[in-house]
Formats: sequence, structure tokens, C-alpha cells
Amino acid sequence: MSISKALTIAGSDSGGGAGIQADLKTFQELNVYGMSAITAITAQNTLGVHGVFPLTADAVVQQIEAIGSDLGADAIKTGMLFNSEIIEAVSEQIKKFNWSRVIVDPVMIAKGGASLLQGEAVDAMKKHLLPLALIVTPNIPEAEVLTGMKIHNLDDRRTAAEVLHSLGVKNVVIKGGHAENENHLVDLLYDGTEFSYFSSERIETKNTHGTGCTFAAAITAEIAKGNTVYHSVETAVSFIQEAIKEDLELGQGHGPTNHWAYQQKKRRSLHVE
Ligand SMILES: Nc1ncnc2c1ncn2[C@@H]1O[C@H](COP(=O)(O)OP(=O)(O)OP(=O)(O)O)[C@@H](O)[C@H]1O
Ligand SMILES: Cc1ncc(CO)c(N)n1
Repeated sequence: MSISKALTIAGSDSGGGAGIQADLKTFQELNVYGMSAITAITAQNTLGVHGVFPLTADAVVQQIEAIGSDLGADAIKTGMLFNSEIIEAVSEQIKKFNWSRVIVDPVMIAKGGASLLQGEAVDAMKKHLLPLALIVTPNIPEAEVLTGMKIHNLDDRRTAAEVLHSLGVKNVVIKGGHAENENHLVDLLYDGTEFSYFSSERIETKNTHGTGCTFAAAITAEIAKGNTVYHSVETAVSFIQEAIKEDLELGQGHGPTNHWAYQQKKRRSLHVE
């Protein structure tokens, strides 16, 4: 049996809702074999990040080499990279293994405000990693940091997407979770020529821990299977919507989403027909 494989290069969330854990659960649910290279360990739960313990760039490189030299990967996702040494080392590995299906989730700040990327690392991300990316998936505050512009409306978001594209990223997805006063959330995709809009109803819940990681991981899984960028984003939007709708009500703070929900819904609809 041949199976598609995806590698996530990201931080560990001990609470299991974001980071490496969210990525591997999402890969599994979308029938993709998941592998990981951990960049940092966080002591984290639904209430916040209580400690951050970055690994050395060498430890990250050795994990990636172990995978690249043996199993290989059909798509790569990056999440929390923490500092410029790790970003540069990861970028070198991507070039070394000639990986072109690279999805960069430019993780910067956790929901409670803890920093997951040092300020000095933003330039390294723009210079070394973004030019290697097939897709970048910033939320609105991340897009503001990467472009240096303020984003107030959809017009600003389109401009920000064009600026990010000019840095060498082939496709830009600016997520709508942080847009205020909107009953509808719009995730915007720009491929360098056309804009596409994925609209969803805003779900009222405090359980949105790891939505960004899960969304980018779902895109990565679909890309690993050889799907188009448009199809992969479309599937990821459905995946995250079901995961938020059927939240698990775990923990005392911002709980995780439900990584089983998308497949459960698919199975239910097959049963009815
Ligand atoms: N309350 C909500 N209702 C419906 N969809 C949501 C909601 N919040 C986020 N989403 C969706 O979840 C995905 C992730 O968006 P968001 O902008 O929240 O990412 P993020 O800020 O990177 O997440 P994280 O908090 O994990 O860092 C997007 O597809 C977005 O539209
Ligand atoms: C390890 C890790 N990566 C990413 C995020 C962003 O949701 C988080 N909270 N923790």
C-alpha cells in the first residue's frame, strides 16, 4: 500500500491542542503518514504557555536529516520555529532535500500572549524561509508583522497578500479568525494572479486553541496527497469548521478543537445516503 507522508517541523504543545500534536492528529485523520521534527518544547495547557524550552538548531537538523535521508516526505509544514538559527537551519534542509511542497505557518504568538517567535527572527523568516514556501498561512496580526502594514479591512488584506507574494511565496492564505465585528469569517487565498475567498459563519466558542496549526496541517495533508492548492485550502476550511463546531470542552481555558469531527461527519453523511 502506498501512503502519502507529511513532516511537521514545529513546537510541542503538552496540552495536545496545537503544535506538533495538532499536526500529527490532523495528518492521521486525513489519511497521511505523519512525521515530526521538534523545534521547542512548551509546557502548555488550555490556560496558557507556562514554559518554552527551545532545542538547538543542530537537534532540529538531525531530526530532519533522519527523515529526509530515509523516509522522505511529500509535503512539509513549519510551525513554531522560535529563533533565527532554527529558521536558517530549517531553510538549508529544505533546500538540501529539494522539498518544494512547503507550507509555512508563521506562528508568532500563542492565544494567551506568549511569544513563540523571537522578534529578531522575523527578518530571517522573510529572507530565508518564505522564498521556499508553496503556501504561507498568516493570521491577520502575523500578516501585519510580516508586511509592516496595518490591516483594517479586506482591501488591506489583499494588499498584504500581494506584498507577501512579492517575497517569493507562491500562494498566500490570510486567515480571517482575527477580523473583528464580522459574523462571517473570510479566509483569503492569493496565487499571484487571482484572489479566492472562503467564507464561514463565525462560531461562538472559547475553544479555538490550535485552530491555526490544525488548519495549516490540513492544507499540508491535502498537498501531500497531490491535491491542488485551491482544493487543499477548501478541505482545510471544512476540516477546521467541523473541528471548531464539535469542540471537546476540555480544560478550563481555551480548549482544543475536535480533530475527529470532519471524518465523523463524512461517515454520517455516507450512512444516510
Ligand atoms: N470562531 C470561529 N468560527 C469559525 N471559524 C473560525 C473561528 N476562529 C477561527 N476560525 C477559522 O480557523 C482557521 C484559523 O484561523 P485563525 O485566524 O484563528 O488562526 P490563528 O490565529 O493562526 O490560530 P491560533 O490561535 O491557533 O494561532 C481559519 O480558517 C479561520 O477562518
Ligand atoms: C507549540 C505551539 N505551536 C503553535 C501554537 C499556536 O497556536 C501554540 N500555542 N503552541
